[in-house]
Amino acid sequence: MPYSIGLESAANAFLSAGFPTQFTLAVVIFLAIVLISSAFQSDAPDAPTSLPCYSIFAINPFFRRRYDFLNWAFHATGQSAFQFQLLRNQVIIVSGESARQTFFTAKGLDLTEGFKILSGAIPMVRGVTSDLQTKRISQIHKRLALVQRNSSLSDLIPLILEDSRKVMETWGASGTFDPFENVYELIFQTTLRSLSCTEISDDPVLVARLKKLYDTLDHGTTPATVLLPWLPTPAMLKKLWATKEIYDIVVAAVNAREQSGISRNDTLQMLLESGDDRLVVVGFIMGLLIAGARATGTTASWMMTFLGGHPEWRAKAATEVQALLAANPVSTTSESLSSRLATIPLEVWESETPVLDAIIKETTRVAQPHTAMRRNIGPPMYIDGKIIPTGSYVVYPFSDVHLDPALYPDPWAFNPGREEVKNIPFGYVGWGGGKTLCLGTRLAKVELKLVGAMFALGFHHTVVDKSGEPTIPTPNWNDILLCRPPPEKTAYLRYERSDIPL
Ligand code: HEM
Repeated sequence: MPYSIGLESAANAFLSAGFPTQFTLAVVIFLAIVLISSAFQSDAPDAPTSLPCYSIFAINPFFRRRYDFLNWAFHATGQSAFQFQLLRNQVIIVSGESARQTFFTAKGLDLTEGFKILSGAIPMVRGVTSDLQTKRISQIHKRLALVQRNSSLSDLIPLILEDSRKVMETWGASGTFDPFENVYELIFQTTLRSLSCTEISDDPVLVARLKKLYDTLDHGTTPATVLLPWLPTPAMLKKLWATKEIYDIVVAAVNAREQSGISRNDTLQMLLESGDDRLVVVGFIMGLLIAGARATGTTASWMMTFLGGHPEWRAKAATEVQALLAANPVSTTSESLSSRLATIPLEVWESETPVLDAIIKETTRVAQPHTAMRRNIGPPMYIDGKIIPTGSYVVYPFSDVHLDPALYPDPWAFNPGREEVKNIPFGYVGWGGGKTLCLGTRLAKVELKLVGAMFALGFHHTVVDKSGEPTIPTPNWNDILLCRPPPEKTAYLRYERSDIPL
């Protein structure tokens, strides 16, 4: 029996090989099985069209050059929906108005399950960041609503402004910086202030450490860490270690607060007084920082960049904030900018800043490279006549609507004065839509307005390229985190302090 002899010697050779060889061979065999099984799949009549290539070749571009990949795939299939396999997972990408409507409103499509497999910024810590029962997730969401009650959000205004003052003081009288570093760092500080506790946010060394750890999580996301989280790649081990360190920092802060017996006016205190179990408290801080800091940081970085490249909008924003200060009798010009801005009430920031609102809306339209992800946890359903089986993943790229020239003429141009898209279902989804709306919208908008007001009045600034020439960069939707242009096209903010004391 030549076959059994061959198999036996192959098995012996495999067993006597070292771990690296066994490991590599196991991965190669696994990928070969996936490749072969995907090659033998044929589409049912109501199934979305498959890509005209092996799905395995779609994995890397889906994670690394998503915008180009999706455009190529829609073009190559000639369809408004297509499917491919991410290893064992069926992924269906949809586009167009009616697909968008179904996507955002369908009962069975679940965001948490979708993100778990397709996003993967944070390694799963059982019970803290994974396997959170629906009850715990909804408790975290309820607490996030408490952080954004009028009284809590009002209390945060002077703290966010004071943090901004401190960080902006470190920038000096003039200079040039990379907004995706410096503005993001500022937002990380203010978001940490809003979502955690004084023990962490008052300690610059700890804040810098946490930012580095979160950067490790974000940048360590590779196709392998998302799809094969059990594979001990160096990137996965780094992410696991970073998660453990973040966990330890948060737990230490919670313990310190409990042991001190001192009550403080911050989010941690609110969480502890709500009687939540430890997993909810730690999960709230760890998880929401990922959801909040990166999205707000990206928007703030681009907002400052666009304002630097569009002096007319910068001037309009500054005039709007100056008018609010002038109308506010409590503020006097001898005080610092941060303390004067702190006297403007929350409701004024929220309802009397149409220029800042338009700037934020336009920034989230053109520079938020989001692809919404869901898993069908309900019965099979249809989108535009194409079947979405139970358990499959559905993706809707925001570029489909936000960069559609039919809705937004000259879509890459930053123009907060553009006509509002009306009477088109979900014609703007910058803060989500239908069943899934951003639960941190109030906090994010207030943060963006406060930081924007400080920068517009406390500084003059323009945007320059690497050689110091004026430029207006184009958002790069292939960078799914920051929308940051490639190094040769990147831009810097050149700034100078105004004569208003921060
Ligand atoms: C400029 C900043 C932000 C933008 C543009 C933004 C945008 C969004 C969008 C578009 C969604 C829906 C995603 C989808 O449909 O796939 C979403 C969901 C969410 N956002 Fe934000 N977000 C921002 C800041 C924040 C902040 C600061 C927090 C928390 C403090 C937060 C918490 C959440 C949560 C928890 C969800 C999920 C809601 C759910 O499960 O139903 N976001 N956000």
